[in-house]
Formats: sequence, structure tokens, C-alpha cells
Amino acid sequence: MKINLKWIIKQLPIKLLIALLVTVIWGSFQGVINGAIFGKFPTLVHASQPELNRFLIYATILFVLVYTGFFLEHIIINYTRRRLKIALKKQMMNISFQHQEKVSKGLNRISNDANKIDDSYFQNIINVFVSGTEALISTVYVLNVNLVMGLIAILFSALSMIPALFGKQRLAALGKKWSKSNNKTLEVAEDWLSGRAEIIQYNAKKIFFKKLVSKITNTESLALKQENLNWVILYCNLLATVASFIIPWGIGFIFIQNQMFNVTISVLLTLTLTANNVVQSTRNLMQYWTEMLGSKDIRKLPEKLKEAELVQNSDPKPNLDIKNLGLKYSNYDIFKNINLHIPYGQKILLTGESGVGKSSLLNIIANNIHPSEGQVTYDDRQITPTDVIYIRQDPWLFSGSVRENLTLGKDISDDKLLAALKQVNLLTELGDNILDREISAQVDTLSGGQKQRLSIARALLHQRPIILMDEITSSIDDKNADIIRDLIYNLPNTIIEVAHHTNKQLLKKYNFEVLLLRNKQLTKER
Ligand SMILES: Nc1ncnc2c1ncn2[C@@H]1O[C@H](COP(=O)(O)OP(=O)(O)OP(=O)(O)O)[C@@H](O)[C@H]1O
Repeated sequence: MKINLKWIIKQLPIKLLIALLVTVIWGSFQGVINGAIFGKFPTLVHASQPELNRFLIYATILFVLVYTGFFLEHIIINYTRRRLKIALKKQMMNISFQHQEKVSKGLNRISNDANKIDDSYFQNIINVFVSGTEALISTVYVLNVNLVMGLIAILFSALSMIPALFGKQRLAALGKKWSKSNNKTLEVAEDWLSGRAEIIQYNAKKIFFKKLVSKITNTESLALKQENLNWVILYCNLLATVASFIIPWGIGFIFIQNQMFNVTISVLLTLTLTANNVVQSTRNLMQYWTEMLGSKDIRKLPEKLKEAELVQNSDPKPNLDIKNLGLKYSNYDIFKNINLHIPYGQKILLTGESGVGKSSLLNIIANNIHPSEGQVTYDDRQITPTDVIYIRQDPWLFSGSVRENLTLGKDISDDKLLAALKQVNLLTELGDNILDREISAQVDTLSGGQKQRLSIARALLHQRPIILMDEITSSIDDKNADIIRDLIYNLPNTIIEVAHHTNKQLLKKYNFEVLLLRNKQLTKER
């Protein structure tokens, strides 16, 4: 999807659009007021005192009115930008979430990209509208003051558009390059920070830092090129503006000397001050237009995906069916033609060598990745994310209290929460006021095993018909692992577990079926 004018209009309520239109027109009279007032000066040379007083009052009212409009225009513009930025960031975060984008990419979207879109698109598109209105109002005024002289002044004002026309493509290309380079920089910066332990251990600081600095330098050089090109275009604009002043003056003096087309010094003074605004607004318009084009690439977002419909199961004990399932990565089959009927309550252990696709299969069932072919149906319909609870090796705990992490916004009593914590042996370990204990998603305040057990307590509280477990006890000691397994296996749910180390007695006790993924196929182990 694209962030464009249509998108902007969709985000703004009609009342705000009207307020924007009215205040922009009102504020645009700013461009003609100087010419209108100062142009009267030559006629006031022989005016009486009361006439001069009347002129001063008239000028004061006019100035205050126009500047009030100018002030309101900018308040409304700020309010409009705020709305657009909120809508943009909401959309970006939703899209990143749906497309399972890398964290660094998603964060880059709402920080760098969103700010850049605001700077180079939202502000500029509003500025184009403001400058266009100012140019239009000034033009009408100029032509009204003196048609011939006004036309000459406007014609020469068009000169200032030429440099922007030549620079726009180059600017757009630079904008694209900058965005690419900035993404690369963030990727390398993430390596630098997340891979800190490895970098120190393998004495690779120098090479990684060099790589990071080179990416930062490249991104900044591209930003500099963009800014410099903007200034070159602006400089050429200014030079063209000089010509658009001087030439009409020369023509105007000839008209005055020869008493042609009613041109007077008063007319020339008014036109110089007002036609200047036609030039200025037109030049601004082109400048904003060019900057706006530079944001073309960054305004392209991935398409919004249709959310899977979450359906209530008609059958309280639904069966799971895997039909003709296949997964390919870069045209290489990880597995294919997998067929499996899993009656409700069946317990399955999925085994196989490293890299055969066990986690991928669990992720397909959990709806986290899409298969290349085939499908997983549940209760005779497409499986949805809320049918399953996927307990993984590295669970994510949210910044907030233990209570918030367990309830995830649902209404669950403290007694139930404490009971679940007791089941995973956390009640005594985490001290008093356990439910109010704050957890940080950024800093490790719990051990790996504690995090894992907390995520299992969460899973126990949010019952789902299917439980998927991927190496869930890898960071838990054997004693706790057995307690937790016994606890989960005892549930009536369908369970599919991937684990390298298991407890054979427990597998037997709960009548587990062991499936082996090998040579791209799934077979039953006896
Ligand atoms: N996004 C991806 N792009 C390309 N290949 C991928 C991607 N994700 C996984 N793979 C490949 O798919 C194969 C299956 O990976 P998966 O993690 O499912 O294996 P696994 O059996 O769970 O391995 P392990 O037991 O080591 O965890 C691997 O060969 C892996 O390299």
C-alpha cells in the first residue's frame, strides 16, 4: 500500500478538512497585505491628518485579521499532522506485526521512516497546498491591480520553477538510496549490539565496528548529498528569482516613462511586493513538491493482510487434520506430502535430526508460517491462531507486572494466577508480592528457566484445545522439567511436542505417539 493523497484524505474527518481549507485561504492573504498597504504610501503624501488616522486604523485591522488567520492556519496544520502521524504509526505497527517483520525493521519504520514521511511528505503536501493557495490569491490580486504589468511579473516568476523541474528525479533517486542504506545500517547496528558476546569472544570487534562505521558513513553521505542537492536547487531558484524581479522592473519603468497601461510607481510598488509573493509561493511550491517526490520510496508499505477469522469451535473435542502438507525454502523441499489425522486429546512427540523441519511444522500448525502446499484443518475448517497455544524455547515476556504477563488483559482472579504459579514451582522462588513484581522485556530480571516456567503458567491459564511445545524444558532442570511435563500431559488437550530429551516413563504413562520426521517424510516410531 502507498501513503498518498488518497490515504491522507481518508484519515482526516471532513470538519478538519474544511477548517484546514478555510484557515489556509484566510492565512494566504498574508501574501498580499504588504503590497496592498505599502502600495498606498505614494497616494498618502498629500493626505490630511484624519485621512492618515483612518489609514492607520484600516491598516491595523487588516494586519491583525490576516495574522490571526495565519496563526490559526498553523494550529490546524499541526493538529492535522498529529492525526496523520498517529494513523501512520498505527498502520506501520500493524503491518510489521502481520508480516512478522524483523524487530529492527519495525522499529525503524515508526522512528526513522515515520519521521521522514512526516518531514518530507505530510509537511510538504500541506505546504504545497498552502503555497498553491497563496500563489493563487496573490495572482488574482496582481492581475486585478494591473493586468498587463501583472501578467509580465507572473510570467517571469515562472522562471524559478525551472531548477526544481531538473532536480526532482535526482532527488527521488537519492531518497531511495538513503532509505536502503539506512535499513542496512540498522541491520549491522543490531548485529553489533545483539552479537556483543560473540564479537568479544571471537575478538572480532575491529572488523564489526569498521563495517558499522562504513554503513553509518554511507547513510550520512547520502543524507548530505540529498540536503546539498536541495540547497543547489534552492540557490538556482534564488538566481532565477533575481531575474524575475529585475526584468519586470525594467519593463515597468519604460511603461511609466511612456505612460502606458496605467502603470504608476504605486502600481509598480504594489506589484513588486505582491508579485514577489507569487514568485515566492511558486518557488516554495516547487521546492516542497520536489522534496515530496524524494519520499516516494519510503511511502510504500507492505499490503495489509486479511486477518484470519477467529471461529468458535462447534465441536468441543475437535480433531486436527494435516493434509498433503509441504514446505519449501528457496525451491528446496523441507518436507512434503505430510498427512496426519490427530484425534482430540492425542499426545504426540515429534522427533528428528536437527534441521529436518520440526519447528517449521509446529509453526505451520500455529499459523505462524504458511505452508507451500496443503493445509491444516481443525474442526473441518482452516486452523486459526487462537486454536493453539505455542510454548516455545525463548518465550517473550512483556514489560509490566507478573500479573499483566499472566492475564494478558483477561479477567483472571489472583487466586487462579497464584495457583498456576504454584504449579510451575515459581510461587516461593519469586518472593513476596509476586503478582506485582515488575518484569522488563529489555533487561533480564528472571533466569531463563523462570521465564520459561512463567510462560508455561500463562499457557495453563489460557486454555486452548491444542498445545504445541517446542523444546520447552531446554532451560529447566530435570526435576522441574518432569513436574511441568506431568502437569501439561495430564491436560485433556491435544499435545504436539518437539523435544530432544524426554522422560520415557511419562511418554508411556500418557500414551504418547512418537513421530519421526526424516527424509522429508513423517513416520510413526514403534
Ligand atoms: N526463513 C527461512 N528461510 C530459509 N530457510 C529456513 C528458514 N527457516 C528455516 N529454514 C530452514 O528450514 C529447515 C528446518 O528448520 P527447523 O527450524 O524447522 O528445523 P528443526 O527440525 O526444528 O531443527 P532443530 O531441531 O535444530 O531446531 C532448516 O534447514 C532451516 O535451515
